[in-house]
Amino acid sequence: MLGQIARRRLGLLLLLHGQQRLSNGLNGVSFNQLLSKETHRHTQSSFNTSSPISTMSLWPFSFQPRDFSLPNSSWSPEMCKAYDHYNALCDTDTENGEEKKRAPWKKLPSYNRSIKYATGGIHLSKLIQAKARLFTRNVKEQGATFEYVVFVNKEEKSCVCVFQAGRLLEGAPGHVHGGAIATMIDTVTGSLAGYLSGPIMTANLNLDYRNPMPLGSVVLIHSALDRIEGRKTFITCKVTSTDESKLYTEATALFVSISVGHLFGSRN
Ligand SMILES: CCCCCCCCCCCCCC(=O)SCCNC(=O)CCNC(=O)[C@H](O)C(C)(C)COP(=O)(O)OP(=O)(O)OC[C@H]1O[C@@H](n2cnc3c(N)ncnc32)[C@H](O)[C@@H]1OP(=O)(O)O
Repeated sequence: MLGQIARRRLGLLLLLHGQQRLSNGLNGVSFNQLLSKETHRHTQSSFNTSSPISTMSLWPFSFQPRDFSLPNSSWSPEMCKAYDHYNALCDTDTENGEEKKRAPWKKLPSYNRSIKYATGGIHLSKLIQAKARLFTRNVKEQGATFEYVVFVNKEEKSCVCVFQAGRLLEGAPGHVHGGAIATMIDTVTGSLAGYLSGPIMTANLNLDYRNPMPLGSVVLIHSALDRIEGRKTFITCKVTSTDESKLYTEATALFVSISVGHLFGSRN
C-alpha cells in the first residue's frame, strides 16, 4: 500500500519539471501569481518556506515551497540582467490575476528537493529518503556553488539557463570544474527532456569543452529538442557567454523515458 502511494507521488513529482505542470496543480492559481516579477521582492520573499503538511492530500507540495531560482544577493549584475531579460519574456499577469498576454516563455521553479513537500507521514518519508537533497541545490551558502535559473520556450521546445558558477566549483585554477559544467548540462537538458517527455533518465551525455570557463562567470546554457524517437528524447546543448560571442561547451544528450517503477528496481 505504502509502495503504491510512494509510486503515485513520485510519478507526480517526476512529471513536475515544468511551471505549466506545476500551475495545473495549484487549484487554478497561476504560478506567476505566487512569484513577484520584481527582483527585490524576489530576494525578500524567496526565503519564506512553509510549515510541513501533516494531513494526506493528493497534492504533494505545500503552496509556497522555496524556489531557489529567484534572485538573491549573491547574483552579479550580469546574472540579474540576464534574469530580467528572460523573465520579461514570460507570461505576465494583470493585478486581478487574469493573464495579459500569453508568452511562449516560462520560468521553471527549482527546489532543493521535491520530497520535502510531500505528505504521507513518517512511513512515506522513510520510503522516499527524507534527507536527500538535489545535488545542485545542496549548499546553503548563496553564490558558493550553482546559482541558476531555467526558462523554457514551449513553442520552440527549447530552454535557456542562466548559470553563475561559484567559487567552490573550481577545477583548473581560476576556472570551473568540467564535472560541474557537466552537472549543469545534465540538469538543464534533463529539465527540458522531462518537461517535454515526462519521467526520464539520462542514458548518454557527450561533451566537448571548447574554452575554459572562468570561475564566477555568468553563462547561458542553451538547450533544444533535437528529436523524439519512441522512448528516446535527444537534446542538443551549447554553453556560451551571455553575449553569445564565446562558446564554452557543446553537448548532446539522450534521455530515455522510464516507468516510475524503474526507480524502485522494477523494469515494468
Ligand atoms: C519539480 C521536481 C523536479 C526536480 C528535478 C530537477 C531537474 C533535474 C533534472 C536532472 C536530470 C538528470 C537525470 C539523471 O542524472 S539520471 C542519473 C544518471 N542516469 C542513470 O543512472 C541511468 C542508468 N541507466 C538506466 O537506468 C537504463 O540504462 C535506462 C533507463 C537509461 C535505459 O534502460 P531501459 O531498460 O529503460 O531501456 P533500454 O535499455 O531498452 O533502452 C531503450 C532505448 O534507449 C537506447 N539506449 C539506452 N541507453 C543508451 C545509451 N547509453 N546510448 C545510446 N542509446 C541508449 C537503447 O538502445 C534503446 O533504443 P532502441 O533499441 O529502442 O532504439
